[in-house]
Parts: sequence; C-alpha cells; structure tokens
Amino acid sequence: MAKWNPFRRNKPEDKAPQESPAVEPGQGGESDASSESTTPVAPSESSTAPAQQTPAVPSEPVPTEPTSKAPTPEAPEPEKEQKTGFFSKFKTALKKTVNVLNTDLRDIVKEGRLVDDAFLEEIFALMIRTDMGVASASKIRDDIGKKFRARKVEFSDLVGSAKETVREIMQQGSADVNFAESGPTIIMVVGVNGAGKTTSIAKLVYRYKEMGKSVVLGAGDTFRAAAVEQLTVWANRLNAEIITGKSGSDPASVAWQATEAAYNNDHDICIIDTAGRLQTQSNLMDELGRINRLINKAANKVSEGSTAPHEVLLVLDATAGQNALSQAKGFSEAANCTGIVLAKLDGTAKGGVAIPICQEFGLPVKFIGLGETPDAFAKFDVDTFVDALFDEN
Ligand SMILES: Nc1nc2c(ncn2[C@@H]2O[C@H](COP(=O)(O)OP(=O)(O)OP(=O)(O)O)[C@@H](O)[C@H]2O)c(=O)[nH]1
Repeated sequence: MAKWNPFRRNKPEDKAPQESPAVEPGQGGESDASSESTTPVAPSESSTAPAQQTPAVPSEPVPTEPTSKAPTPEAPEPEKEQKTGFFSKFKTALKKTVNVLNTDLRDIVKEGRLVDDAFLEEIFALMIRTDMGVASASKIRDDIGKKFRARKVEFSDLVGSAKETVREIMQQGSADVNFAESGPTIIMVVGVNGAGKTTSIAKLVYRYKEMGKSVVLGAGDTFRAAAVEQLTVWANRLNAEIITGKSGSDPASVAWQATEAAYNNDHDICIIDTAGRLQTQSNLMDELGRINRLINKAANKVSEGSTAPHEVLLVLDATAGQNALSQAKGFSEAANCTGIVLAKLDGTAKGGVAIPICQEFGLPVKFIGLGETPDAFAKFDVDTFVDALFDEN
C-alpha cells in the first residue's frame, strides 16, 4: 500500500485555476478565494482595532469562522518522521553540492599536488561553483595557502582545512524559532514568489504537530487564490485550524484574525503566510512592515503586554544561488526578518550559498528544506552541514 504523504501536492491549479485578482496585495478585490471566509476587514494601524469599512463593517474584525480541521476521512495522521538519521538526511540533500566538491577536489589532489598559486586558484574556482561566494572561497583558499604552501597535500588536508574555515565563517548556533515565553508563538513567513513558503509552512506545521503542539494558520496570501487553497489543503491534511480571507482582501486583516485566534483558541503556534513579492517592490515590502505591526497590535490587544511576531522567517530558494543573497538583503532590511529557511537545498549544487547567508546578514539559517516529503526539513546545524558538505566517504 502506498504510504500517505501529507506533502503530496494537490495543486489547486491542477483542478480549476482561479484568476488572481488584478490587484496588488492589500488593495482589495472581488473574487472569493474561500467559501469559509468572512468579509475581510482592513486593520488600521492608528486605532486599537481594525478600522471600519463600508459596507457593514464591525468595529473590530470579526474572526473568520475557524475552519476547524478534523482530519478528513481519507487523510490519515502524518506518518512518523523516517529515521534516516540527521547526518544522512543532510548528506543526501546536499548530494549535488557534495558531488562538485568531493569529486573535483579529489581529482585535483589525486596524484598528490604541490600547493602553489595555480593549485590555490583551482581550489578557489571549485569553491565558487558551489555559490559560497567570493569572500568564503577566498578565505578557504587563503587558509589552505597559509597552512600548506610549497607542500604536497592530500584530500584529507584540504577537507580538514576547508571545514575549519567554514565553521569559523558560519558562526551561528542551531536554533528552533524564538518561542514565546508565554502564550502562542506567532511566526510570520515572507519571501519571493515560488521560494517555497507554503511548503515550508506545511513542514513547520508537521514539525510542531509531531511535537504535540496545536497550530493555527493565517492564509495571508490573499493576492493569489490558489495559495489560499493550497494552504487549506495542508491545514486539512495536517489537522490545523486555518483563517482565510477573501481573495484580494487585506492580508493584515487575516494576520490580525489569525493572531487573535491563536490567543483566543489557546494555540501553541500561529503561522502567518504572506504573498510572494520581490525585494525591489517597495510598496509591497512596506506592506510586510504594516502586517508585522498589526500582528503586534492584535497580540497586545488580546493579551496586554504581549509582543509579536516572535519570528519572521524569510524563505529563500537555495537553487537561486547568489540571487538568494540579494533577496536576503532586501527582505531582512524591510521585513525585520529574524531567521531564514533555506528551501530546496536538495535540488541544487549551489548549497554553498548557506555560507555567505550566515556570514553577511547576521540572520541565522534556522531550517533547511531538503525535499518535498514530510521529513525533508531539518533544523539547520553548522557542524552537520559542514561535515555533510565535505564528507570524505
Ligand atoms: N525539492 C524541493 N522542492 C521544494 C522544497 N520546498 C518547496 N519545494 C517546491 O517548490 C515549489 C514552490 O513551493 P511553494 O511552497 O508553492 O512556494 P511559495 O513560496 O509558497 O510560492 P508562491 O505562493 O507562489 O509565492 C513547489 O513545487 C514545492 O513543492 C524543497 O525543500 N525541496
């Protein structure tokens, strides 16, 4: 019997695609993305509750009828995480990057090579191919030069030195999200279109459900009807409550209502999706700031003294390589990001991009996406990453 895979995508667009409204997020629109939504209310930053709108808008946002998510009959409980082992999980996912490093690195020292300028440039070129960036590749090259110049080296010498350098560059611990000291932990998820936000949210839900936590989702990508449907499918499969709004409605309203639901319904975790956007679209980047502030206001209103969100996760597509860096730059400045999810690390030979991300932005890589299956997600750990990247076996 085929195993149930909660991460198998029932792409809404495979069924009946809905036209996205011809509006930008936050501008309002006509088409209805969800049969379970109430009329969205645009929260105002200047009031303690979302502002009134015409027609007939209540003084406070009416929480969308929570779509209580009893598992659908055909949806069994999520399968237990496969016990493949943390290290082999990393290694399998990084296979493409590891192949570049190990095969080629081994090749250039096969005969036992003297470390001279030409050799060091070969090392540099090889490192660059993993998209670790010029600064990291230069440091690896220079450190090898300092240690071994004019000597013959073996593969293990190079690997040992490179590992040491990368560990030195990626000075970050391994951490889960910043959990709230009390009350629900509110997590906002941001990133460009197609980076892997929805899939990563589903993986987070799976992760926290496995830990026995209750989760509510806020379908804040009101711009793309299919995104709401997609997240609703995950919520159904993973038995999480979901708050949705009408297509084209104010995403801050959904975020507000999801935050309220998290406090009022005693959830442990609230994850709020946002529409994909480019770091260059300043109005849309400003919108993220507004959503962030209104989440805080909603949290403080329901539970005085609370501050939220506790985590703003930026999802980056590892296959974008160096482009992921410019995304990280734009988003980290505009959206007050607190951590990174590096998705699709399995699909690329550019896995080295995790190194400059850690180095340049002071933002910890918290999780990595290692595929599309439920267990294809891991808390990022520098030592495991480095060992897998330069695995000598
Ligand atoms: N191999 C692999 N594929 C992934 C991973 N994460 C996401 N994907 C795939 O990447 C594609 C885009 O993922 P989504 O989660 O829909 O991305 P999104 O950021 O929500 O997209 P928008 O809603 O359009 O902004 C899908 O086909 C996912 O299955 C991963 O870690 N590994």
